[in-house]
Amino acid sequence: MRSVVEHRAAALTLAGAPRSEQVPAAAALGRVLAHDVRTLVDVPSFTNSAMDGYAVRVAEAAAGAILPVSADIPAGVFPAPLAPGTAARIMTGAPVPQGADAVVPREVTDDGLERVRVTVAPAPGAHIRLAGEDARAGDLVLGAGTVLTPPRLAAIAGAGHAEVSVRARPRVVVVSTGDELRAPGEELAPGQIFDSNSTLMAALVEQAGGEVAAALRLGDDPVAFLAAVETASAGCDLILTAGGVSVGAYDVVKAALADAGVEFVPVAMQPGKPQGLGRVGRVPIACLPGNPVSVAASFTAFVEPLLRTMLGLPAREPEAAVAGEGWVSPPGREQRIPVVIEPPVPGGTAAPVVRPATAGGSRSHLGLRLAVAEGWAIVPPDVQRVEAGDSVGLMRFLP
Ligand SMILES: Nc1nc2c(c(=O)[nH]1)N[C@H]1C(S)=C(S)[C@@H](COP(=O)(O)OP(=O)(O)OC[C@H]3O[C@@H](n4cnc5c(N)ncnc54)[C@H](O)[C@@H]3O)O[C@H]1N2
Ligand code: MOO
Repeated sequence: MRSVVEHRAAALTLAGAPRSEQVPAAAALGRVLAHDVRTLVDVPSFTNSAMDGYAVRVAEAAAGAILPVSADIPAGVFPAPLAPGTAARIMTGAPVPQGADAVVPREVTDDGLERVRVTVAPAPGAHIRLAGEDARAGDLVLGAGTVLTPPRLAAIAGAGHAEVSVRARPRVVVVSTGDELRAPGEELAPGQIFDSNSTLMAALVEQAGGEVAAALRLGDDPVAFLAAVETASAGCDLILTAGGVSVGAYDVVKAALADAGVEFVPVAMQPGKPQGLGRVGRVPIACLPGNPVSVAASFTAFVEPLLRTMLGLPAREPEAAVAGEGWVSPPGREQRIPVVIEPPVPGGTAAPVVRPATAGGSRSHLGLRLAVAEGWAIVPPDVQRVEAGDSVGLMRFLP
């Protein structure tokens, strides 16, 4: 059997170099920067007031000083130099006039319009925000490979960029297989089930930064399967299938692709043992086993790292966790068991404590119960029993 590490490495060899595209910065939430972003201007681009108040010369603004108000400076205008011996009424964000070296907040004045009385003398530089204090024109704001969050998008906008170059999202065709599948909302005949894997795969793809180019629900006819997959995958970056890869008489994915150069191998993982990898034409394909928990586990182990590689991102690594109770693990296979994660207790371990989300281990068909889980505990192949207090790996579900 192939190890999880070996199968992941095989999956990553399918990734081509990341592509990039230009998008409006406002539409780039969650995208990955393809190039460094530098600021086009000093930020702030001019020295300005941090308070509503009066721009003054410190030497002229002792406590009790009364100064004529020589100007009124709202935000958005550029003022004349401050006349000697005067104050200028100034608003937050407005440019500080040349000559002024402090701003006196209106709360420590008499708020006068013609002349103003200073009640507390300002320190030099008080309430003045200097040009370039945040960043200098040409400074690096964000590096290539950064995932764009709201504050980072705002930094790009603040640096003057309307558009940004991001890595293209891998276009993925997701394919559920099985004659027994019906779309949710349809009537079920005896022996039929609702197709949940299509929804699962599409959502996992989007969460990992990909884009669903097409979602197909196909039956167990290998010829029709291959024709539909070839048509839908033209111009795509990845095909993802679920089901039809084990040793059943009607395992359509295997029947259609095993002779076409796709490699079907048992992987030492539970759930998620039967796996396929290869290409249909030029398009990489990952064939996952059909049980819903197996789909989710296989996606995290193999497909998410592949999509991240296509996006030029490193794979996520598991964190250390502690088992809150004991459970059994299959011999010779890395276990990925859905777990709930307990909030840290004061005085407890620094590592998160995890417990199986479902009684009876990671039985791979319990797809609805997977919904209560928050992550995967990862148990190495040589461990057959996890005891309470043991260390385990934890791969959190993405939020
Ligand atoms: N004799 C053996 N039988 C099986 C073995 C084995 O080694 N020897 N391996 C088992 C393991 S482990 C797994 S995992 C499954 C994998 O089977 P397939 O990938 O061929 O998947 P299917 O048979 O098509 O389906 C499995 C299961 O999942 C349900 N399913 C399938 N698609 C969907 C969907 N879109 N939405 C919801 N549920 C779905 C399907 O009805 C089956 O119950 O093979 C074992 N058998
Ligand atoms: O490998 Mo299967 O995915 O155990 O259920």
